[in-house]
Amino acid sequence: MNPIYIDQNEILKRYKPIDAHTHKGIQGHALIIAGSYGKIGAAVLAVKGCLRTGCGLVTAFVPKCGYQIVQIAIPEAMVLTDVEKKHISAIVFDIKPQAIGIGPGIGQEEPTQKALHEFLIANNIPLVVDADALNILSKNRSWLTLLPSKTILTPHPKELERLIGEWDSEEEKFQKTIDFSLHYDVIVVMKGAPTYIIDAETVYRNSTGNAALATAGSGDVLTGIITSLLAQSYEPIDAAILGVYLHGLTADIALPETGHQAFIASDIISNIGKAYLSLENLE
Ligand SMILES: NC(=O)C1=CN([C@@H]2O[C@H](COP(=O)(O)OP(=O)(O)OC[C@H]3O[C@@H](n4cnc5c(N)ncnc54)[C@H](O)[C@@H]3O)[C@@H](O)[C@H]2O)[C@@H](O)CC1
Ligand SMILES: Nc1ncnc2c1ncn2[C@@H]1O[C@H](COP(=O)(O)OP(=O)(O)O)[C@@H](O)[C@H]1O
Ligand SMILES: [Mg+2]
Repeated sequence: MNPIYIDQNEILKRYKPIDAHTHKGIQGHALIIAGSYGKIGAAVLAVKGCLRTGCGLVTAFVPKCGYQIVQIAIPEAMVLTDVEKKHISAIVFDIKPQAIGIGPGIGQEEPTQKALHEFLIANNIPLVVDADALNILSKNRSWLTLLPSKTILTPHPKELERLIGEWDSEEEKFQKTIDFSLHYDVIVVMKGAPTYIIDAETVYRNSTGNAALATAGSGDVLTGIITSLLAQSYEPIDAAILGVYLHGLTADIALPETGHQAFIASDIISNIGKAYLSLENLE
């Protein structure tokens, strides 16, 4: 397998510093489709992660019950709502985002499954698929062929198992994930300690992050970070690699202040700036 180790050198090959003359209109517009009753926090975390990673504009698509929550929690974000109160049932929007992140906290209600199916049939915008959107795809495997080429999937180990089936060894887990990536032409971010990124037969091993990330919502933030980079015109593989690296780096930077236990997903968001700055200082 021989993974490519993602260290500072590999990141600096991929990282694109901000152009002094850029503006929000060309910094990318991301759409985050997330949340359901009781899990609007997942949408808030993904949207904040997306904004902090440098996207020019971010729109949230949430069920109606999320409208005020997102508007108040994140004045910088724009909000579109579903017709349903508590869950997503029809994904309709009149914007043209450069990337879409879908799944955190959406649940698996029948109408949400149908909405995901219809969305996938119509969509050709670069995509990040996480959490319940992955679980819905695991239950409806034929829909996997609807994913645009090089869609980024971000399963944690349980979600990965639902997608590819059980494995008996690490070797088998990697082989099955490689086969899955080849078959559906997707990039798989195998979240864990450490996280691996699989793009067809190429395997990358991330070098940042620690157990402080074992906290609710840290994956939701990662979805926002990767979607943001995708919207900013990074190639999907570079968005996945840089996103995972920055996400882990926030926890390494915060550790001396928070320790492992007190670190929460919002601390990822508040340390994205320092993570970026540490890259700038290396150049
Ligand atoms: N504040 C919020 O609104 C939050 C919403 N969340 C959303 O809640 C929904 C359910 O997500 P969950 O991931 O909790 O539920 P899942 O049922 O998908 O995953 C939980 C199961 O996976 C196992 N698992 C998770 N990480 C693992 C690891 N690293 N190694 C081995 N096993 C592991 C757990 O032991 C458990 O059995 C998702 O849509 C998610 O986005 C969560 O992100 C938590 C925070
Ligand atoms: N012990 C650990 N060491 C390093 N990273 C971890 C550890 N535990 C969790 N993570 C990271 O935290 C994130 C958890 O994602 P996920 O399980 O989807 O969380 P949630 O759904 O609650 O947002 C992943 O990026 C994973 O790699
Ligand atoms: Mg998750």
